[in-house]
Amino acid sequence: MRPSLGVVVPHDDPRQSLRVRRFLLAATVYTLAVALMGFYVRQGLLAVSEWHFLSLVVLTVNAGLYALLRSGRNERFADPSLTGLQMFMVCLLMGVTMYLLDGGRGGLLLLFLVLLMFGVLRLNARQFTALGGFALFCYAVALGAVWHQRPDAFDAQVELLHLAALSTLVPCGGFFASHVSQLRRLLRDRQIDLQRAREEAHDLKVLDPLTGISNRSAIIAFLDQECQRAERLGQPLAVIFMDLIHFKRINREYSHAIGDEILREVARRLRGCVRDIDGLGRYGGEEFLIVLPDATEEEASRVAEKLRTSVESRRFAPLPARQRMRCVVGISSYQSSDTDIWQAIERARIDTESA
Ligand SMILES: Nc1nc2c(ncn2[C@@H]2O[C@H](COP(=O)(O)OP(=O)(O)OP(=O)(O)O)[C@@H](O)[C@H]2O)c(=O)[nH]1
Repeated sequence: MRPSLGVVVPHDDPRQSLRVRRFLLAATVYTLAVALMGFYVRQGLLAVSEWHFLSLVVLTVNAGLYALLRSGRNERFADPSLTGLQMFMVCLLMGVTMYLLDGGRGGLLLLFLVLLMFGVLRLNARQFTALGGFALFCYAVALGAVWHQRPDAFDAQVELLHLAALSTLVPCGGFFASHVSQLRRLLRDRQIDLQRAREEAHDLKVLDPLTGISNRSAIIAFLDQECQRAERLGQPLAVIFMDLIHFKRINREYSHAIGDEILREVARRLRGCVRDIDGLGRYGGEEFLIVLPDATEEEASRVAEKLRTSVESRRFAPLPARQRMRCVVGISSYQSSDTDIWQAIERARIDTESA
């Protein structure tokens, strides 16, 4: 059986998955570095026992980082991607390796730059500069130690050139890190804007702009979905139709703007009378449709009475105290013999005419 990558990389959390993938990429560079050190051994620039020691340290560090990532303990760190920690370990390891080598440090330095590039992608300019400073420090300490303890393994001219080159590259890396972190911020802001725009587009599609409750197509879609559920689970489903009476007169006598205000207040009051699982929508101009899942006709008549009272018994602020709103409510329940949802709506509407 072929081993699946899913065992190595988690798939249940996309962020953890990305972190582990990034870690595996860095681990590959580490493996290449260890292989390259084998070449140094062949060239007589590194002792076999030192190579074994370095390989063991690399393996232990990477196993520890992988265990942190896979156990989820990395989430407890301020930077759960562990980039800073990984780069810190790289600097230390590089310092030790440079110290142990008897020459040819320039080759490993190139590989080290590849690992620094991970920092460019993940760190901001300040963090990268701190890291670069630490790398320079480790490198300089290693060179100083070689110069002091094994002067025969130290070519001052070449080593100083390498140190100067690394010192020049660190600020350049800091510049790129700053640029990349700005791009990351920009991308994150764009993502937030996009998400907001998506939510607004969704609201525009399903909400009535005046009252903020479901619009006609959304409440019908809700009814359709609830009919199917009721059918499947053998549960009752009730529909209430509400029509405000003489609304045309309200508009005419008090203005269209006040009519709008009344519609908004009616929607607010109706919302306060129904459960979270119920559907409430504006069916037409001054008509509302309420869908009550898992409710019998008897329960629906109690709710309908509550809805009617909420509209008729309290005055509406923009209207004079003597002017009360009136409404009619009709009830129906979904029957399995109904060929479509419109039959239930129609029965509730006809019921308003007999009210
Ligand atoms: N202010 C306002 N009025 C609206 C809106 N939508 C529809 N209307 C008005 O609602 C009124 C509905 O008229 P009708 O269907 O005759 O209803 P009614 O006057 O209540 O008559 P009955 O229902 O028969 O009592 C019309 O005057 C529409 O202009 C709206 O969004 N805002």
